Amino acid sequence: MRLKEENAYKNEVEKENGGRVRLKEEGRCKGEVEKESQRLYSTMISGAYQQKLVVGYALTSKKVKSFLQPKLERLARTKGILFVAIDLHRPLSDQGPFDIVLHKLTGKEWRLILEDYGQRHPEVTVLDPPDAIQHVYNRQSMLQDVADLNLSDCYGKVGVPRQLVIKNDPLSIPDAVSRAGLTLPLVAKPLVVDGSAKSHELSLAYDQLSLSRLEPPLVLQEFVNHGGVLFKVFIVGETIKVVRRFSLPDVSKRELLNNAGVFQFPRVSTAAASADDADLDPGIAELPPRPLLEKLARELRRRLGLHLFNIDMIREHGTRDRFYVIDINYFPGYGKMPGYEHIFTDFLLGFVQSKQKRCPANHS
Ligand SMILES: O=P(O)(O)O[C@H]1[C@H](O)[C@@H](OP(=O)(O)O)[C@H](OP(=O)(O)O)[C@@H](OP(=O)(O)O)[C@H]1O
Ligand SMILES: Nc1ncnc2c1ncn2[C@@H]1O[C@H](COP(=O)(O)OP(=O)(O)O)[C@@H](O)[C@H]1O
Ligand SMILES: [Mg+2]
Ligand SMILES: [Mg+2]
Repeated sequence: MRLKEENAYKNEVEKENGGRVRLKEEGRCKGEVEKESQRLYSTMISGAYQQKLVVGYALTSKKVKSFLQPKLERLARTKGILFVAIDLHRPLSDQGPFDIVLHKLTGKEWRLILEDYGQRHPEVTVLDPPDAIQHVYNRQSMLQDVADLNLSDCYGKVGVPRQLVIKNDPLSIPDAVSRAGLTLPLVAKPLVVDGSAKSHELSLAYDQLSLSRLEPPLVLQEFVNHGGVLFKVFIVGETIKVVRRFSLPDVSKRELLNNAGVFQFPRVSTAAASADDADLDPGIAELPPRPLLEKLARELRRRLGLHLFNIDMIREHGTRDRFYVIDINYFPGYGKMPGYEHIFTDFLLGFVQSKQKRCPANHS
């Protein structure tokens, strides 16, 4: 072979060999990349990928439907949060391990289970402590902290309507009401909220005598005219979101004079559509001032020892800054809170960060 031909041949061979080597390398990489993505995919599917938080939940089926919407579960999965249903027929300690337990079930048995679990597993965050929840299941104690707080600043004043608790003997009610100096009309509310429809059967009493027809135990609360609009203040940890809902219309003096009796009313605040888009009088629709809500929420979070609750708040009609809290609900209907999936997932992730701060060694 002549030199020229020899060199050309060598080049050809090198080119071909180099190509083969490259192809071989590319082949290996491609295979490896495929294998790696397969591994990542399966770990993602199995939920092990980036999983930061396992949240066990014990909620009624109604609550699961309203709260655990696909958009929440989907977003949570991408952020490494996995929701796992707690099996009430098996010991809680055999399940999990959980980082957080989210719950809203009534009954003494569940409370005892949770208290025991909380003591045995101090590493698990129970949202929220059963005794703190119990406190807001009673319509007398739920508003006590608002009354004690007696919030009043340049943004407004927040109080609770005057109220009276009747434990028994309906015949004593008219007398008790006049002794307490309560002004009619009165809202009668079952004393204990236990998730049942009955505990939300409220009535409006126009005259004193008819009050003896009510069934104690109950709370009698002065009705405050508020222009038919209520503010639902949702609290998720440090986040606050306010929405407007339609409420009971005002009761005029004339109406009060011309009416007698006790009238049951439906669950207005949940039944009615949101009042956010309605064409309302601005003096009625204006949301309570943000700084006032922040102060109120911060104080109540601390005093009640709760992270997840809502406040039903009204503005006295004809005033700009006189507010009343009429109801506090544990773990309310967050599903209707705009952007709740983002707020909730961020809130849950906050517990990972605070755990990491407390025990950095476990998370390095
Ligand atoms: O007491 P009020 O002021 O009516 O507040 C209710 C209760 O928190 C309900 O929860 P529960 O039935 O567990 O007591 C809740 O229902 P969900 O079960 O749907 O969350 C309602 O949510 P909305 O229906 O979304 O308003 C919420 O508005
Ligand atoms: N003191 C009050 N003054 C005016 N309206 C009230 C008062 N208390 C309750 N209401 C009306 O009744 C509705 C239900 O009362 P609430 O205390 O919130 O009970 P529930 O726990 O069943 O929601 C409120 O959303 C509001 O429309
Ligand atoms: Mg309410
Ligand atoms: Mg309520």
